[in-house]
Amino acid sequence: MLTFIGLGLFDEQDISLKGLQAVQAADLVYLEFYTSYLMGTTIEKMEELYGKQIIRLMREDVEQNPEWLENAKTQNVVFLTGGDTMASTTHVDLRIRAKDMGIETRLIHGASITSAVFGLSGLQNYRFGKSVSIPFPYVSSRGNRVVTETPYDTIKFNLENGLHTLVFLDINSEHGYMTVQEALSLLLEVEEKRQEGIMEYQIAIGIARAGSDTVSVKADFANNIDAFDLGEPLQILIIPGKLHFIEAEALVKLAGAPNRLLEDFE
Ligand SMILES: C[S@@+](CC[C@H](N)C(=O)[O-])C[C@H]1O[C@@H](n2cnc3c(N)ncnc32)[C@H](O)[C@@H]1O
Repeated sequence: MLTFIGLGLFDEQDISLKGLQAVQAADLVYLEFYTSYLMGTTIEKMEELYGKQIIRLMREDVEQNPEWLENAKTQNVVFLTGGDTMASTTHVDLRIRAKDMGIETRLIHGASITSAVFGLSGLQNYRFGKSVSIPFPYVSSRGNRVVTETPYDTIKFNLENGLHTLVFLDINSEHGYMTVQEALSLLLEVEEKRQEGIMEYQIAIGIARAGSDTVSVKADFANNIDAFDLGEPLQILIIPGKLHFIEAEALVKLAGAPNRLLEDFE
């Protein structure tokens, strides 16, 4: 049996009771921390609370050579992921591989950033379009710095359709955790190059450390980058599309957006 367990948003205490019981009953406990990360804990603290040794897997152990899956043929194996196990991950691939190997699977869900953002921002879930991730710039084989333009295109498409965009920020071993300020700078860099004006007068919403006692939510104009100094990671960005009055009111009253946002409704 292979059980996928979502750990929730911030620390070792965010796992559900059902998830905790499944970990405690497991023969082998694996974890990946490359799609998301629990900033408020360590693997040692998780091991202490769960009473189990945890084996950390790297991306290649999950996506290329998941040899450890063999163990789930005869043993009770759990696989831990930050947030919800299937939200904005490719772990359905593992589940399909397990199915092909004759291994039974089940899911135990965790709180996800993909739903936490609605409550924290006041934006309504059914008014979001396609989500996107912003990667750190990379250096091409010719030695040029490359800034990916796909996030800009996705935001543009959503804005043209009045929809909000949820923007996941890159996590990688070389650069660490991208901040909202870095993400906005990259989007403004693409804007500068393409001159399409989508970020002009555009509001952005930055959220940091969802699920913690120090959660921070800030709405302001996207080009006012200084306003988005949100402190420690993890962070996520929302580019809102057409706002309903209640959404605008929530941004002003709960996220410190400029009062001007309400003037459109007067
Ligand atoms: C690829 S998504 C994976 C989502 C995860 N499976 C879940 O359900 O929450 C990870 C990205 O979401 C954002 N994120 C995840 N947890 C967060 C948190 N607690 N606070 C703010 N942003 C978070 C960060 O931008 C991070 O790089």
